[in-house]
Amino acid sequence: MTGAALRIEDFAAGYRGRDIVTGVTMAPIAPGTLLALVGPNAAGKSTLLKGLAGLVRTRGRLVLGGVDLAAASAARRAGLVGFMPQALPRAIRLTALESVVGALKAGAGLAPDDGDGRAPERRAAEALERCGVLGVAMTPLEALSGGQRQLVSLAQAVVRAPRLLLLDEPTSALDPRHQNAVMTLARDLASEGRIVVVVLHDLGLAARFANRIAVLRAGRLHSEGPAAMVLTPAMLAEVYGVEGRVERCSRGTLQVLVDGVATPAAQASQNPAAM
Ligand SMILES: Nc1ncnc2c1ncn2[C@@H]1O[C@H](COP(=O)(O)OP(=O)(O)OP(=O)(O)O)[C@@H](O)[C@H]1O
Repeated sequence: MTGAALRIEDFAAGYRGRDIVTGVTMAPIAPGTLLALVGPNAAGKSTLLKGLAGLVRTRGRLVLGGVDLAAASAARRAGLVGFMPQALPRAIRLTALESVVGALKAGAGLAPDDGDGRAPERRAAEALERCGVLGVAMTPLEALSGGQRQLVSLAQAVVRAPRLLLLDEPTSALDPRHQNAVMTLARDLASEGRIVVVVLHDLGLAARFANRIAVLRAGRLHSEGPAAMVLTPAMLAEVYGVEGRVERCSRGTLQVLVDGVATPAAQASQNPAAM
């Protein structure tokens, strides 16, 4: 499966001549992986995700299963990569179903499973059902709640069954049950052989669902690996500036508990390079 992996090497992404994220190199990401991208506000998570989606200026190597995404046309990329933005614009005069059909048609003929004979409306309805919002299929987007809009946005990203799925804070507007449902769906989509990269602020959700966690700090990759390796009190102090504990709950999953703001001395001792 390594041939189908996503390779990110010395990757940079930014806006109008200014790099926000630089020098990101990760171990190859195999199909089946759910990677959580975490880090403080303004660390560059969304910018990195947009760079992976080809939506902002990038430099460096970005290869998916032998396809050089960095050099691929927008049309080729659209067939391979699905992107769910942080916020879906409200003022779109479409129903939820129409918006997902629109997302499907925008990539028509590009996705590997296109032309399977099913009508676009049926595929869109299936995507809405998978995301738990089939019930609002005929509702205009502007009449949906924030959480419902987020789930419709997720349906727009998954409807073409892309090999690489990039989700920017897909749980930020959701209650705990729906957070759980979306993360379970993300994990299922990964287990079907896709690569799913999810930006999250909730480190507990990342620990529960992701196979790997990548931590971004000030536009650089701070650390990357399995939750038990990455989520440590030292990382919490260095990256987030908080004093915290990482404990295993009775069900075996990791819990991140924040006790307060780290003292400057505690932060500095964790991060001599910053002195
Ligand atoms: N369109 C843009 N043009 C110029 N700079 C931008 C643009 N979008 C974001 N930035 C800057 O890039 C930096 C990183 O922003 P980004 O949204 O990638 O961070 P983030 O880690 O996703 O943050 P958050 O957790 O707050 O959503 C910020 O300093 C931000 O001001």
